Amino acid sequence: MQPVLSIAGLGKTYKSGHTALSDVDLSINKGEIFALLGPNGAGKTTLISIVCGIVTPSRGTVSVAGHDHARDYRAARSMIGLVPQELHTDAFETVLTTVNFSRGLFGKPRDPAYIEQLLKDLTLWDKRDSKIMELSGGMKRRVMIAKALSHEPEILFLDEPTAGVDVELRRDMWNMVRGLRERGVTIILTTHYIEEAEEMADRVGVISKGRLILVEEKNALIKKLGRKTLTLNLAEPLESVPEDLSQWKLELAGEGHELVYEFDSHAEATGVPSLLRRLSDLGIAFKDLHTRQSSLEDIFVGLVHSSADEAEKAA
Ligand SMILES: Nc1ncnc2c1ncn2[C@@H]1O[C@H](COP(=O)(O)OP(=O)(O)OP(=O)(O)O)[C@@H](O)[C@H]1O
Repeated sequence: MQPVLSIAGLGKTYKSGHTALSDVDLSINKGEIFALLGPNGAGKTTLISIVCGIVTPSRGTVSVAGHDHARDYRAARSMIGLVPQELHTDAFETVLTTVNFSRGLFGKPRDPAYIEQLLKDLTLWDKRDSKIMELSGGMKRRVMIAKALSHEPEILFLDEPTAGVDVELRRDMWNMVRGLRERGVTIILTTHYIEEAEEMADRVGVISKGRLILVEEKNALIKKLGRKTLTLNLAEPLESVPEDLSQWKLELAGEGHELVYEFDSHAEATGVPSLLRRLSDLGIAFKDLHTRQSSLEDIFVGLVHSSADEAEKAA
């Protein structure tokens, strides 16, 4: 299948001399939800801004459904909708005028039925004649989404879509994103909320210091890098992990009251049964035990840290 978005060798060095993006290669398939994760300043907005034509790249190419971004900019851009991080729109205009105007900017003929449905889907129809400045922050955000979708784009970029929004709007956004995907729209979102990526994304990309350090199917990533921990609540606290237990990767926590064993849940032998037997032989009793699968968040934090360490070593 031909990717709907292809990015090759993309780089950006700002006039200040700061390199915000280096050697980014990325292919996005039609109809997928792709989550771009990264800490503050990693380069997520720069990447999105280049694809949306707001920032000029210093190096590399972008192609949208076969349209080269540089040579065939209008065609490429008309296939993209962007919901930016910051809310900026004409405060004095009404919702309906603003959204119709956005559609017109892309040279699309008026389509009142489409716009009506769009505003209804975003619970904005009742507010269609309100001025933007009269709306709440959450409603303004919905208007930004309506504007981004007004010209029926094939790819929708959502830059931090749920930063600072309430639970209800976040849930509505997630439903809307799923609905769009069902209609074949490709969604690329950046987020600080790993939970959001975990809930929504088909694939995840991790960006750190301007480099795309990983792109992977979300489920495969959790499976591959996911570790499990077994925590035993000890009947009596230990001062240190006994020598006799050195063959297991163990740590003490909770001031010696918890013995924590980290293991690979996909390994043939997890080491759990033998550890429990050994503890019993040594007379180390426990009151309770529980296991925990590492989340996308643990994986993400680990990845970003190790990439930062490597960058420091290379420097
Ligand atoms: N116009 C600019 N001129 C100079 N440096 C810039 C400019 N815009 C962004 N940067 C720098 O480039 C780096 C990447 O910024 P970017 O906004 O792309 O990161 P981000 O991953 O989107 O961060 P956040 O999650 O905080 O939005 C940062 O160090 C930022 O300070």
